Amino acid sequence: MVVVSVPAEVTVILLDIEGTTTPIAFVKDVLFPYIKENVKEYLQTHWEEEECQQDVSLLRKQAEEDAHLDGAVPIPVASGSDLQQMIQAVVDNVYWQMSHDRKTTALKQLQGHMWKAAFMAGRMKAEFFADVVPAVRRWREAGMKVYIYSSGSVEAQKLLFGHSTEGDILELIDGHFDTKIGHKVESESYRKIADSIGCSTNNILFLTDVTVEASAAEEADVHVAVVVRPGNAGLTDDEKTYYNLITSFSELYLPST
Ligand SMILES: CSCCC(=O)C(=O)COP(=O)(O)O
Ligand SMILES: [Mg+2]
Repeated sequence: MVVVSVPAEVTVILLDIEGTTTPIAFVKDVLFPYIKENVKEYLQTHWEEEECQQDVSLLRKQAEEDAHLDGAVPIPVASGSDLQQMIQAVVDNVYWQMSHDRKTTALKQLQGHMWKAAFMAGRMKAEFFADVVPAVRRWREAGMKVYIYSSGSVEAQKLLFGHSTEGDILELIDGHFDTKIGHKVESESYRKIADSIGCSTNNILFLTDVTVEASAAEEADVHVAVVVRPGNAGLTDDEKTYYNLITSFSELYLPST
């Protein structure tokens, strides 16, 4: 087993979800199909509710920003549009965004609200790789803080950690960040996260499967390790040479343990 030493200055471990704590297959084969199968009915049932209207407004704003993109689906303004046509436009927009695996705050907010009912009713349980929960417990016993930074909304993150095959493990997480703080491929986001936690960027170790995210974090002076899991996208030879790679959280060595 290759061991990656965690620098002594690290006091915070920041975790990505998809491809890092959780198999991409769970997201692609369980979470996303649920949205595609249920989005139309969800919009029809919840349309009049404030939360749903806020989600639609955010999606419409995103659609306006996306208007220049190939195949983008516009969402008409409420007045003067037939309700069923409007709902269909939102459905088409969601399908289009998902077909490109967009990580927009608007899409992620709606998805989080939709997953709520399924998780709360016990119809869906989040999966974590077997090494994740034991490692997080060890890190916390060693005095580390553990935070999440995912494109999935904070609300969705809490659903996953609160309703997992390992039970409710939400208490193991000190805090959550999503794209409201900034996108994961922008280094400024990592500076803002450090500010929000109240530490320096070099006190953070970020674990992710995506090298553009690792590169943005590193530019902000955050320590990074790239997580290689079954089903993740492959890495180039240069990326394999450049980054510290781990295939399990148990490969991280904390000097204090
Ligand atoms: C609460 S995460 C649900 C999965 C998801 O929607 C997503 O976009 C995960 O992205 P990540 O940044 O964790 O790779
Ligand atoms: Mg990821």
